[in-house]
Amino acid sequence: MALAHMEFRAFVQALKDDGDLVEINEECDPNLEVSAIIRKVVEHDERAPLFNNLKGQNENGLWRILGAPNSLRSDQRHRYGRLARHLNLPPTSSMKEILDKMVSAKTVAPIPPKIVETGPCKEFCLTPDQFDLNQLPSPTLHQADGGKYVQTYGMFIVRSPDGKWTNWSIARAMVHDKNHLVGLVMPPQHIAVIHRMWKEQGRDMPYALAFGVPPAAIMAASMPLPDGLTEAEYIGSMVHSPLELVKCETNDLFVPSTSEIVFEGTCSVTETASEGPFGEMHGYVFRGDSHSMPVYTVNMITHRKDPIMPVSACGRLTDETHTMIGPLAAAEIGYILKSNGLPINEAFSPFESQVTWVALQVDTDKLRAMKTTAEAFCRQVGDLIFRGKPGSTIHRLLLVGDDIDVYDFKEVIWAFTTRCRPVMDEYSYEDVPGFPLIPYMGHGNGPANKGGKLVCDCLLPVEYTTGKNWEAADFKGSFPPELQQKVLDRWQSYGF
Ligand SMILES: Cc1cc2c3c(c1C)C(C)(C)C[C@H]1C[C@@H](C)[C@]4(C(=O)NC(=O)N=C4N2C[C@H](O)[C@H](O)[C@H](O)COP(=O)(O)O)N31
Ligand SMILES: [K+]
Repeated sequence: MALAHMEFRAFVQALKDDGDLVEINEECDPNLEVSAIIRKVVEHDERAPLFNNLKGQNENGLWRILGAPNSLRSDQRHRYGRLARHLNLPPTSSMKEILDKMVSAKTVAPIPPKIVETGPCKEFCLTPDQFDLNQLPSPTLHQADGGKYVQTYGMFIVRSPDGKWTNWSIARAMVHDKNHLVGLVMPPQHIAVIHRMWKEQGRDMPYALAFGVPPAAIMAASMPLPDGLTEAEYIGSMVHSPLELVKCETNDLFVPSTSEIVFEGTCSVTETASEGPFGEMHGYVFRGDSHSMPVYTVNMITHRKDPIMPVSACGRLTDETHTMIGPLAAAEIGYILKSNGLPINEAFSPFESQVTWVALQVDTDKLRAMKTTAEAFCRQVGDLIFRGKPGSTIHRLLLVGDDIDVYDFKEVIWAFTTRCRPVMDEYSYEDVPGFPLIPYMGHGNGPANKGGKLVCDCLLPVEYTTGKNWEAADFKGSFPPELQQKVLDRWQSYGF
């Protein structure tokens, strides 16, 4: 069996070996019952559910469902264990170690994928007369959703017309009819950029949608890597070995050979259909909130025997849209700031901000050496991030000092509420792209796609000039180290 980060089925086995899987063999209904179970799982950081017996499975087992593929574990020592298994890291890895791994390939040569003749994803091939997406166990995830969101954790594969750039990304899609999907194609996302290229040429865009891809691949698919970068090569260098890809049957795109399920087809550049509403990553589903989006034709389904469809039943904390979208954007944002010479140590998107914030830990020694002002520094950070694509889902950047651990929200919110004077220490951006999925944007008072962003300076003025002039009034900050040690050593004998 391959390694968990390189083959989805090995990943599921790894969860089982970790005691992080619940196999449900009694029949479950993909119409809401499956998602209700997944929602209860992710709201309590429970073990991932593998539904082995779904109403509507066909004679070759198409398909089973793995819910909560990349959500949290309740054991604090393994909190990010599922994310770590995506990357061949120890399950005790910290979020910092996980995000460092995701940017580790930035400075090494890309390792191109290896093309293989065939693979497990080719065990079965179904032409449109042999399947009906409405009869297959496509899940309905929230009762107010506009359709069956079969695509929430698969990977769209699209390529620029000149063939130079192949983009892998996650974007949602729902069943439109027996062999059509309709999916969210939203600027500035790369799938929308490439779709536009095909539209300009008046040609429908070939696509593949691979479900149950190598976990390392789905992590990169969810990360706002630079324009023009081919994720397959990036992942190769990140895992130090070429990904194995196999050619589609009906177009010349390539998919990971061990994919559980592959939809192949073309995405129309003219035909649209009603898409949504959908229970989204900020925790809301607005009735009637549907939009015209491109129609995907499914010309073929290929799959492994008894294939597993991964499903992210997203919404309120904590699911894949929180463990991946925010943190992976933060990783890219941190990398951009550092490679522009700004004194940033760490970047993270707190779950408690519904991943609409990124907290940036500033190296304040280096900051003081810059002899800059708060306004100049905040504008430098804001201009770099809010005018670029990786910051598109983020609406607040918090600058905090080196004494604040950005991976610990208690620390971040302490700095924000005590060191950032509302209005005066905040620098607004109204002329930049906004993220319409956030309710105060798409359903708020101002324009849905523009503005509503802030850089919040949570550094006190002294941190720009002479350095910290305070002590934290807490156990670690207000007592001599030897006294702290004495208290810790005697804690039991005191009677605690
Ligand atoms: C991990 C994850 C990431 C998601 C989504 C989901 C999950 C689980 C689901 C499907 C559950 C919910 C929605 C939420 C919604 C935002 C969206 C989407 O429908 N449209 C979109 O444009 N981006 C989405 N992303 C983020 C996207 O993958 C990243 O932004 C990535 O960088 C894109 O790749 P490129 O940078 O190369 O362009 N979906
Ligand atoms: K991507």
